[in-house]
Amino acid sequence: MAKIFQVSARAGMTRVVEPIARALLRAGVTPNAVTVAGTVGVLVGALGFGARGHLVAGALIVTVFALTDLLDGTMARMSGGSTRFGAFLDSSMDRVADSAVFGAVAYWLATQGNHSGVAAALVCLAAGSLVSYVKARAEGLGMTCNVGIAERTERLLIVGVGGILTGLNVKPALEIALWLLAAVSIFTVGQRMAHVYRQAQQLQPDRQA
Ligand SMILES: CCCCCCCC/C=C\CCCCCCCC(=O)OC[C@H](COP(=O)(O)O[C@@H]1[C@H](O)[C@H](OP(=O)(O)O)[C@@H](O)[C@H](O)[C@H]1O)OC(=O)CCCCCCC/C=C\CCCCCCCC
Ligand SMILES: Nc1ccn([C@@H]2O[C@H](COP(=O)(O)O)[C@@H](O)[C@H]2O)c(=O)n1
Ligand SMILES: [Mg+2]
Ligand SMILES: [Mg+2]
Repeated sequence: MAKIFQVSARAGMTRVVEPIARALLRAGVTPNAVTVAGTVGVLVGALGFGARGHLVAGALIVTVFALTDLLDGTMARMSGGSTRFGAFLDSSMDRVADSAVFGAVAYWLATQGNHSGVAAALVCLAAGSLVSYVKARAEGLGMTCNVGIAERTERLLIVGVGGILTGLNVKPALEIALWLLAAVSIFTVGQRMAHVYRQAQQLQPDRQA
């Protein structure tokens, strides 16, 4: 279900992204520059706006710059192929951006004295990082791990909707969204662990787990 959403959302975005990618390449902009600039934009949105309580502005700025994550890969493919460093940079910058988003949310909730919300944001930060780490480690060991109900896009959407609703005065929305996200992120870690376990068993069936 999550995969179907991602694939169809991505297909829809492609028509918008490709002309922008072509124009940027013509202007001499590199995919790696877009990767870094997108991350800086997310940092500004999250830390400069979200952490100070400008939740709607923060979420909108983060959304615009998070979407540039679709642009860098498209540019790389258009300009003759992806690079190993580009793939490494893209994934590493995703972690920086996600940390800023959940760090900003935790900081703002702390300023509001919402300790339950802070705890939820920290669980989301840790579990979200673990979701990505498990995949990176599996891929490093030659396996695949493209599974799970709460991949990055879903995680950002959930915190974004919560942030915007709270910014629009639906006060408990962000805290509820964060606890929901904490649960689905932990579940996703389990899904990925199980997926890797099954692959490892198939690759080395005679070895002890
Ligand atoms: C107080 C401040 C609050 C701030 C809240 C933040 C708000 C953010 C709100 C919404 C943001 C939604 C935008 C989401 C854009 C995400 C783009 C994205 O991630 O694209 C990349 C994704 C996957 O590409 P990769 O395979 O290159 O990425 C991998 C991924 O990161 C893996 O992560 P993992 O799942 O493992 O954790 C890493 O492991 C791997 O390293 C990495 O390479 O691309 C896609 O396939 C999905 C494309 C979907 C496009 C999303 C379209 C969304 C549509 C509309 C967004 C606008 C919504 C507006 C409403 C906002 C409501 C809040
Ligand atoms: N600076 C970059 C960024 C990305 N890539 C390649 O694109 C893949 C990700 O594609 P997205 O559309 O999701 O951004 C990534 O794995 C790399 O192969 C790149 O080469 N340089
Ligand atoms: Mg990208
Ligand atoms: Mg990225």
